Amino acid sequence: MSGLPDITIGPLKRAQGSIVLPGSKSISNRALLLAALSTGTTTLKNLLDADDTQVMRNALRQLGLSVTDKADKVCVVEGCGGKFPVRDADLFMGNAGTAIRPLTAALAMQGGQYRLSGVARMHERPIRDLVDGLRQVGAKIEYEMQEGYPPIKILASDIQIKDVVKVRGDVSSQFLTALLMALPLVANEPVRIEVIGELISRPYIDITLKLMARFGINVDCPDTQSFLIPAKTSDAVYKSPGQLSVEGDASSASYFLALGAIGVGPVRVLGVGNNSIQGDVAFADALGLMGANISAGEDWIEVSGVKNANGKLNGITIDCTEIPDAAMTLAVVALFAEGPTRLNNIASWRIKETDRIAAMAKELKKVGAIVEEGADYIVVQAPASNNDWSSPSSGIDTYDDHRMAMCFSLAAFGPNALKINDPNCVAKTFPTYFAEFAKVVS
Ligand SMILES: O=C(O)C1=C[C@@H](OP(=O)(O)O)[C@@H](O)[C@H](O)C1
Ligand SMILES: C=C(OP(=O)(O)O)C(=O)O
Repeated sequence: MSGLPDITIGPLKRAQGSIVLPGSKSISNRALLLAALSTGTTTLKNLLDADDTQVMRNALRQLGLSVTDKADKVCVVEGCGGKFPVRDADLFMGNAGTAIRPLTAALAMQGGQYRLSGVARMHERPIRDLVDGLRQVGAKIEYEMQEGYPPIKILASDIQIKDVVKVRGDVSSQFLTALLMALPLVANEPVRIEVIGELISRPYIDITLKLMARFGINVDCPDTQSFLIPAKTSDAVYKSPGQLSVEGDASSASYFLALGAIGVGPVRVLGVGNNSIQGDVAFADALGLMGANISAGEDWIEVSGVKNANGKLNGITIDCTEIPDAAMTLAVVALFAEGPTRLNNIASWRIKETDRIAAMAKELKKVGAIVEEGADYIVVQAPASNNDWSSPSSGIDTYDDHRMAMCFSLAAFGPNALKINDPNCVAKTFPTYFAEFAKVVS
């Protein structure tokens, strides 16, 4: 992930302009997998071109699928009707949770032999709850190194569908997403997935259900913990919708919306708006609570300045379980707010690209913020005055976490220039981030 030099930004005063967002990572990877599993050809438009979606594309190609990148972010996938042509493969998943978890489940339904591994950090990100769910229907999965973590080996096995499959929902919603997409392939009878405990990151489940519906499978949710998968009526479970346009990425939008709030604005993001299926659009509401002016249309959102009488944003206390990714942006916006900002229910930050609570706390302190962290929360208080801001000569570390790099670009609106180390980690979801950022700031 290294290669690009560290960058120094700012101090910046103004943000103004508009940005066309790259495609949503969450929608892109779900659409690629569902297109691969369906019958027919799917033309995916505005597909995200980034590390996370490249590992998914490469894995599908290794599995024998035809996945063809065309000009203008169009990708054409020839579906395999549910059975991957290749029955034995060793797949590298980088650090893409949206690739390894759903693919593991789809591969466990195949009756072939597969190995899935990733970068070192991926081998510290849990997968046990998903493996436990898959074992309930007879999948044979072994851990190669540490119990509960990739790399994993899937062995050929007979899948025996059960009427209820249980999965924990409080570590990552991606385990439920993975089961939801894979179990229809083998559902000779209806299956109920029962979520044990709290279901975090719930809006991502809604993305999963909406995309499955586009590919012909409708899942009922009679209550918050139950998901009813219909019995399959033929071997061709998923059917290509022909074309599918990927919305702009709402998490990527958060950095630019934040710029509108801290840099006078207006800044407009194009590609997500009132019609979005992504939960992270609620980030704009959080900025509104902090005092920013928000307006939106079907597929755009705009933020300009602050409506508070003192011209400053105000700190807020907010439950972030539904916006785990965009919540990181709030932690840095807090540097420009009066009063503390408390982000609650963010325990999952600790098991993502890095321990994001620890990393965020450490780097915010480097610029002079007062920070308190707990197992599942963070409180950020801005430096009291310009003199209390600091500019660490060693720079802000990014921990190979794209969101750390993107979030901390906003801190260049403080009184000092800011060095960001290893900025190239943005390639995970937004390779052109710093070029787009430069277009709207001065
Ligand atoms: O399903 C998805 O597309 C995602 C779910 C979320 O993860 P968790 O469910 O692990 O919180 C989110 O953080 C991740 O970036 C994408
Ligand atoms: C948590 C994230 O990624 P992943 O899909 O790898 O879980 C993220 O993009 O913030």
